[in-house]
Amino acid sequence: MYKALTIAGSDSGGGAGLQADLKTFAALKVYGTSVITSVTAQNTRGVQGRYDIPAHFVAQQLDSVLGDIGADAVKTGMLANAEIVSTVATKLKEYGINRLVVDPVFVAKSGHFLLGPDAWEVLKEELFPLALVVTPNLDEAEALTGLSIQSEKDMVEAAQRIWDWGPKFVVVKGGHLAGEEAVDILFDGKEVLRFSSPRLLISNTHGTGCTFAAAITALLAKGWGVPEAVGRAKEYLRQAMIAGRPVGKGYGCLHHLAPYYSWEDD
Ligand SMILES: Nc1ncnc2c1ncn2[C@@H]1O[C@H](COP(=O)(O)OP(=O)(O)OP(=O)(O)O)[C@@H](O)[C@H]1O
Ligand SMILES: Cc1ncc(CO)c(N)n1
Repeated sequence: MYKALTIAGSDSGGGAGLQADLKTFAALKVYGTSVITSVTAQNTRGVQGRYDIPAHFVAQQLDSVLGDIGADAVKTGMLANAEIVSTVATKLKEYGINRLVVDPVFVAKSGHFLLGPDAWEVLKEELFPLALVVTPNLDEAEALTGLSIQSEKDMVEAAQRIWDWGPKFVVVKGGHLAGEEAVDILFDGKEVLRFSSPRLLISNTHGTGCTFAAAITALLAKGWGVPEAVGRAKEYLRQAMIAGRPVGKGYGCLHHLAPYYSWEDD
């Protein structure tokens, strides 16, 4: 059985964070484990509060999971603060994790900070060099590089700059760019690959970023290469968005089940 670990925050609303990750792992038939960095009081409309887990207890959870169950791939999401980022980097190095997907979650869709700017440098310096894939959205890519990203050309430039901090692959997600297609750029230090799908005009989009990175992680755990995992994760997300539901009064949720059994066998 393939195993994937998510190191992330809890979304009480069930749409993003570690709940999205575990649902995605299950739908792709990968055994999921979770290390919680922060508990958010959150729903489809926003983040009402948060309670960060002390870094030493994040470390203890990591020892429990990695010292016993292990993981074929690991994903990080909301890491809450600089101390947790640093602790996670130390532990992942200690356990020799090499299929690591870092989703640099800075801000929730509602605008609430999930990782303060004081921690961004630590993320770049300590976690990015360990990553196989880093998956910033446009805002995160802008915050990391200081570039203003208005086009696919700018996305490529941002990907190249982020690659210099040490990850083997960078995916810059273009979900927030205008246009008829949703385009993501993958850069491996040499080649640029472009992944495109028709832009869906729907509002059931809570947790798209988490789900995309979780699907990449699950597919890497199963042995797919990075470009294949990114392409298939995008298709997973497209189907989950189409099947999404208007849960709550804000951004609705994705639907993780039914369609995938036909194309993802054990
Ligand atoms: N309207 C859309 N139609 C189709 N695909 C989309 C749409 N919006 C985003 N995507 C795709 O979803 C994935 C996540 O991209 P996005 O830029 O939304 O990430 P994110 O901003 O991290 O997510 P979140 O908004 O949940 O934080 C990417 O593959 C992107 O291309
Ligand atoms: C806990 C958590 N992680 C990540 C996101 C990003 O969407 C969110 N809204 N909440």
